Amino acid sequence: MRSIFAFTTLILANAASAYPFGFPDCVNGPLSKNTVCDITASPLDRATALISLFTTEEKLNNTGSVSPGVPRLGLPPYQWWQEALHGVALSPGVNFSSSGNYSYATSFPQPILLGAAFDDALITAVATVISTEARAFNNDGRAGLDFWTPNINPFKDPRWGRGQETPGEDPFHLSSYVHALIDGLQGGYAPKYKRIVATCKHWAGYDMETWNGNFRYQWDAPISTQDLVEYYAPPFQSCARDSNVGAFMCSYNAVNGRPTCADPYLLQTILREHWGWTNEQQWITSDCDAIQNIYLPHKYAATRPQAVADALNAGTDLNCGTYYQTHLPAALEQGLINITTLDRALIRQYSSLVRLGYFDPADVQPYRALNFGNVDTPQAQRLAYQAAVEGITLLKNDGTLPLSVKPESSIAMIGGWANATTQMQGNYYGIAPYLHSQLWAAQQLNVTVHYAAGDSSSGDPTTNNNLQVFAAANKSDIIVFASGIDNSIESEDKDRVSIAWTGEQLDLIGELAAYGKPMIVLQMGGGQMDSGPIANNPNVSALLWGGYPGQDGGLAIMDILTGKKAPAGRLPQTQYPANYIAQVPMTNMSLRPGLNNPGRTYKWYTGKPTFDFGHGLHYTNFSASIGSLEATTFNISSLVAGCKEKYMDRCPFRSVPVKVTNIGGTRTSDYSALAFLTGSFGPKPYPKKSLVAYQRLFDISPGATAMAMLNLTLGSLSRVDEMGNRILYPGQYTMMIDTQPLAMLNFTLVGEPAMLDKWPQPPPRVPQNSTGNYFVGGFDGTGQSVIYS
Ligand SMILES: O=[N+]([O-])c1ccc(O[C@@H]2O[C@@H](CO)[C@H](O)[C@H]2O)cc1
Repeated sequence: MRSIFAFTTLILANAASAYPFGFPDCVNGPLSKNTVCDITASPLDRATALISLFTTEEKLNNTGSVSPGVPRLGLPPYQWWQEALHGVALSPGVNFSSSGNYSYATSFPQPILLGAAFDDALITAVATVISTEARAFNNDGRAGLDFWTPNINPFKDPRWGRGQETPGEDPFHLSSYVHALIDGLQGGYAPKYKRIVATCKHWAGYDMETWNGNFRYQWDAPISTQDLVEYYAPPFQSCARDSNVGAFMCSYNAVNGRPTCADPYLLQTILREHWGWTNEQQWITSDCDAIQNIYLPHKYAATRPQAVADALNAGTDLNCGTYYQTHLPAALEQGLINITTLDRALIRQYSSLVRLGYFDPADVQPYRALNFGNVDTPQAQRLAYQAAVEGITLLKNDGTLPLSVKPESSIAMIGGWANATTQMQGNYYGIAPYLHSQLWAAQQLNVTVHYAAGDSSSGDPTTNNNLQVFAAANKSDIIVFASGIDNSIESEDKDRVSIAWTGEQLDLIGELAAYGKPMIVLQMGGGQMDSGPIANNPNVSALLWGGYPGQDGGLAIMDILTGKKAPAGRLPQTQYPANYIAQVPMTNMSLRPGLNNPGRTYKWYTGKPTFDFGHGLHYTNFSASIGSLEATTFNISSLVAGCKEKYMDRCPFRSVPVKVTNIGGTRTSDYSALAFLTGSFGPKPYPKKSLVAYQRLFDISPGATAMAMLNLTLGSLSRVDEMGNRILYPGQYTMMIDTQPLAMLNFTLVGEPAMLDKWPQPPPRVPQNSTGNYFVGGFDGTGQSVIYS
């Protein structure tokens, strides 16, 4: 468990002593007369002037994540690798102090729980705190200015160990979420000074650690153009085209035969050209040692110099690791790269630092005054708590919740998650100021608490190992069982081999439920587990999904259980029945149902989910009504003629008002209005439905009404054909509010199909070369599973 962090802590210690962060001296240093220090010049001119001073050797030296800078020029070393997935995080470039100031940073819930809030404003607020704290760390020389976050690969397969790092499975949701996130991380679309540089990773098609002899380092993901455009690419399009993110990371895996870091189609044709991600301040880093993988195990390049040349020429500007620094000299000597390409990469990196104010005097820029007083402020603490409250999702409730607790009440807090500490953070975590567990929160109530962790790994739950559990349950009138999964089961390098609760866990839940007392199960962890057996047990009163809820997650959970807060989170991923994973190999990248594939995500899954994407109960009931449009039939040619955007999918269709009323009696509650589109239009098969808009409404009191404005674009009405073209089709459309529709709106599009986005066609698939018989269950371009060797 947490092996990556043993590594990062090691690097961190080295990096911190070898490369403390400093700023170039633009007042007295050797660079002071160079254009790089001229704040009136453009970032491109400034970076170009800087790089023109580098010798070839200095250029080659500064291509890795640990860049030595150029001492003779007074250019300090720089560590490019910082992480901040849900708060400033332990990573090579982040140096937490061992005590006192800078010994902690706010630790928010994992993205999978943030995603469940369906609240983009919350995401911007969280990201703004993260970038503020990152700046404070930077000002103290404890972090760089670029962070390798977010992980925005769609969480397609429930087994994926890193799905917890993402906001979920739906491409529209991810695109909207990541736009809000980058807004907060970077400080808007094109601020004069970026707050920090964010890095959208891992482009593209990365969603497997290790499965059945396949590893992320050698996996060649077979992805059809249709699936790429419709599913794998949209969050990255949102990063690049719509949010102007400062950096991208290419992934370990190959796509259709090409390791992504060596693929000019993905990096140049799509990312830079088609999405217009072309300004000089944007760079692409490789995943860590991914360039080495181009040589081995991908065997895409025949030599190491060829591997680095393939990557640099394709547009990978920076190498996480030392492979560029080691092998680019030979590539240059052999004429595989030229100095112009090397300069391009360096100019991109350093102009990005210019945009961060790295070369500018402190008094002209907004973030240099931030200090530890801006870290984990009371406001940030409240936000961490609020974020957990908003995401926590109620899956079942027989009416027992909210609990009514009185001084004479006694609660049994049971299970391996009841007294959680760092478990609450998931992976890519920082050092939290505190970690309030569910047990801690229960102990703050004016009730008696009986705690027993128990041991759900011991087979028969009635063995001695669980005597304390039964004693606690006996003595209490309420039982809370907190369990599920954690990073020992799902993590980087570890995909799950089961999505069921273990027999031991289910047996123990059964024993505890048999007491006939109010019995609440907390399903903790990132990936969904099949909670069907728990939901179907009539003696289990309630089931709540808590994700990895961060520093105040225990309090958020207990406040929901006791009714101080009302739940309104929604599942950001489908909860499949346990046998789903036997029906589809992880290596099957197709979304649509086919051979060995019952379909993926709520859009295409043909079976019956245990809980649907978007499921989430409240302590009250809501009704909804959709305002009528001015017409029920729309002509495609008029819609398109009225569209003046360069990217036509962004053109508005209509803003649809939705009136939501709390009809449930006594409880004030938030409500996330989710709008799905269904109907018969575009290529077959049709998806069951697609999320096209959402908005969270706050604090709707009983009897009160709130209004959501759901903005539909032409893009959200469109479908993608087999060539990847995004097209507006004639047909019958139905917009539905919520998973069990509370309201529906029908309309029709008539006329000829209209092209919204013509997709550049990929080069032909490259045959497999990789070492080993890894390619079990691939895709041959027609949807058939094949075995490559
Ligand atoms: O060598 N290691 O110890 C090591 C540790 C972490 C690691 O993960 C990669 O590094 C992260 C960089 O942001 C990417 O998200 C992830 O895929 C890759 C390599």
